[in-house]
Amino acid sequence: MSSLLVDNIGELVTNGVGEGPLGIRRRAAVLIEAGRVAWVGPAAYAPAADRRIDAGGAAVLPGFVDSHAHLVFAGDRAAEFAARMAGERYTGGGIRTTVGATRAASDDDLRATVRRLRGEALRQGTTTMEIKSGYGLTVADEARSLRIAAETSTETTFLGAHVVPAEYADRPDDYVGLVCGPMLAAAAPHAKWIDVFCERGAFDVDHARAILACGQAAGLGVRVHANQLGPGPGVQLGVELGAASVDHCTHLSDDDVAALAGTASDDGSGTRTVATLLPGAEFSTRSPYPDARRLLDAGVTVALATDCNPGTSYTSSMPFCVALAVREMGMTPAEAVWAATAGGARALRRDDVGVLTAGARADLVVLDAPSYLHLAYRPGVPLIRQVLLNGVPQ
Ligand SMILES: N=CN[C@@H](CCC(=O)O)C(=O)O
Ligand SMILES: [Zn+2]
Repeated sequence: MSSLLVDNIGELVTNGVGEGPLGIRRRAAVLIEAGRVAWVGPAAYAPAADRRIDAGGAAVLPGFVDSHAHLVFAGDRAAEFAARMAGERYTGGGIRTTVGATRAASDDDLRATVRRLRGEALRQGTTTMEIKSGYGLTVADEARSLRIAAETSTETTFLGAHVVPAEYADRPDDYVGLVCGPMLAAAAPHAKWIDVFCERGAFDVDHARAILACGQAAGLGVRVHANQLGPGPGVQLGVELGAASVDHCTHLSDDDVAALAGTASDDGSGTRTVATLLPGAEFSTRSPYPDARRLLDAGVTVALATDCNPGTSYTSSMPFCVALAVREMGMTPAEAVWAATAGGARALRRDDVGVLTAGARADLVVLDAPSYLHLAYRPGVPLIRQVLLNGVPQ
């Protein structure tokens, strides 16, 4: 079996045992065998290997885990963005524009967009990326969105309940019946998760509960778009259903925070329901950012993700989200980097990614910088020198 040594690492973020919350090890090396981390330790004691990458004293960290992205769509909404920057408010209404373009697109067009965005993200250090449907909103279009997503990721999410499409606008109960019936049946073979946009103008709490419960009964894990545009019941619904993650969390009451904190595991490893924060959406809708500090201080596990989509957050950059979280959301650089790696893994209930410890997938990033701190300290600078996916240099 061929082995690869990543050697001469100045600062290794393991998210395991080591210095501080990031489990940092200095002057370290990582041995990779069969796509997995086989050994982590001091460079001076590194075992021999067939091949070697010299990190040249740079920082190495686990690849980013982007646990929230909408990549299957056609067209863009640059004009809507421009209108917002001129003072208009985001309401979610633009989703229907993308639904129209997506339905009209060929499979190959959708596939090309997914691959382009996944490639962009990979070059920025993202080694695991969740992909949602949600711009098809017919049985056939949701199924093909997920089929195409599954060509690129195992973390696929059925979001047939993104909005009620125009043709069902005056009979939302019928649309919920479609989502829970034939659409779920066609989507479930290609999906691991189910998600609902639980918000005024999208799905109310009763519809959201019904849809998530059907998905759960079909074997899908639960995630919720919750409390993005205003206060609401989404976060508490997610907790009630044992969601892996409630996403956005921009408008939280004390009860919402307490409900999330109440999902803490007995082993002290964090909360069962993760709060996934999506600062790209607040950036692009010029909205107040979520208060990460409040969640962290209450003991809630926090993840950061891009929410890459053509409406509210057309970025695939996890380093950008890390920088926003530090500058705008009260997170320390260490908290933000943890949330973008190990936090994302928790939000996907994965323990093989987001960490660099023996047995983990060898998904890692070599920075063009001596420390992870530079991700927030040098915003907008391309700091990803090299990415290894499953132990393979990209
Ligand atoms: N909020 C719902 N869904 C997306 C936005 C989708 C769109 O506007 O196209 C989000 O997570 O921000
Ligand atoms: Zn989203």
